[in-house]
Amino acid sequence: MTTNTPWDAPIPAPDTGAADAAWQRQMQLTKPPGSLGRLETATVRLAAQQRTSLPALERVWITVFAGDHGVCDEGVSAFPQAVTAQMVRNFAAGGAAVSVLARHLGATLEVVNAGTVTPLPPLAGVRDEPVMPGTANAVREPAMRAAQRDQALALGDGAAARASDAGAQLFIGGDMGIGNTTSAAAVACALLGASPEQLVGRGTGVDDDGLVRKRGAVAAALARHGDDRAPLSVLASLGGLEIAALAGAIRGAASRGLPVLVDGFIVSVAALVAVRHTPDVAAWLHFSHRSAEAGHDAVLRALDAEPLLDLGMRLGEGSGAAVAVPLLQAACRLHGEMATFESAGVSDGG
Ligand SMILES: O=C(O)c1ccc[n+]([C@@H]2O[C@H](COP(=O)([O-])O)[C@@H](O)[C@H]2O)c1
Ligand SMILES: Cc1cc2nc[nH]c2cc1C
Repeated sequence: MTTNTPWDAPIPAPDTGAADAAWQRQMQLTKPPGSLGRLETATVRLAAQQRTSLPALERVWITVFAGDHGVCDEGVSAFPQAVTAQMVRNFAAGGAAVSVLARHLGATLEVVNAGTVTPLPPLAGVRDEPVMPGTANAVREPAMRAAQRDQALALGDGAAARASDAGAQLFIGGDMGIGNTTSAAAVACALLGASPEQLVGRGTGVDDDGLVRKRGAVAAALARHGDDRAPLSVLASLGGLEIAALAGAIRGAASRGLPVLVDGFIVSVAALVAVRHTPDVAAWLHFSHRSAEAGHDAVLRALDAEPLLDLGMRLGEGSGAAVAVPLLQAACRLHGEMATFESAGVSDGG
């Protein structure tokens, strides 16, 4: 029996007519063609995605997904697992980095608890929708059952639906999950056929012994998982609840014609899952920054992505994406408000 899940929704193609019109405009603005570099290409892609020759980024939506990871039992993080739920409270109280950045941008920020070990009290701005109290330890058993993975994917799709219904012009997904650089590295190794040495980094800052334990945990989880590279199998076996929700949100945004600004290592791995499953999702993605996490570069290369920024950030929460929003806003303002050669009486090069 086949069921129609949000994960099966078709992905629209961006509007090439709007892209052509935006390129025409770029060529008429008072600057040498191409001189605004990737600000130009990003604007033209946004034009195609927003189906207008004059794209705008006034309404930005951020959803941070939180989840705990059974693989923390292997001693893979510099911080205790309880920090995941504690940080959800911090998001709600407005004290986390992404809380500050969302205020700075005037962006909508919502937090979705996809499953923490510590239960949460009702908190303003937090949707408490735990699929399970953290994943199982992927070294010993699949992190999620298929039904739990599908529930997490649907959580993400729901966030994309709310963003789209609210008229958002850009979707940012963020992650919070102690241990999730181990899970994300395992997913990326399985999808890319890479080794733990290539993709496991220090996350929150594990020492050399911690790095050895982390690589060992990823190697053991990969050995248990076997050769199955199907993205949704890999996601259930090795991923995290917030990683699955992010994959669902990214695909859900693309299916609704809503562009996505991808954050760091964990969100990029979720994007890789979505793109490996549905290649057309790639047309809806922008990449914000290159994280300092060791495996991010390889994941970006696999996605053929050149991020806007390289600031040595490795925080997660969607913070790197939020930091990149003003650049894209500036790109849209330049595109919309610069004079043309004709209107300003400036001679063009032709
Ligand atoms: O997004 C990134 O590139 C990134 C890189 C390193 C760490 N993080 C964040 O740190 C947490 C995971 O680190 P760890 O060491 O517990 O696996 C999790 O909450 C992530 O949001 C995030
Ligand atoms: C304090 C803290 C904040 C975070 N935000 C995202 N990941 C995090 C990990 C830690 C440890």
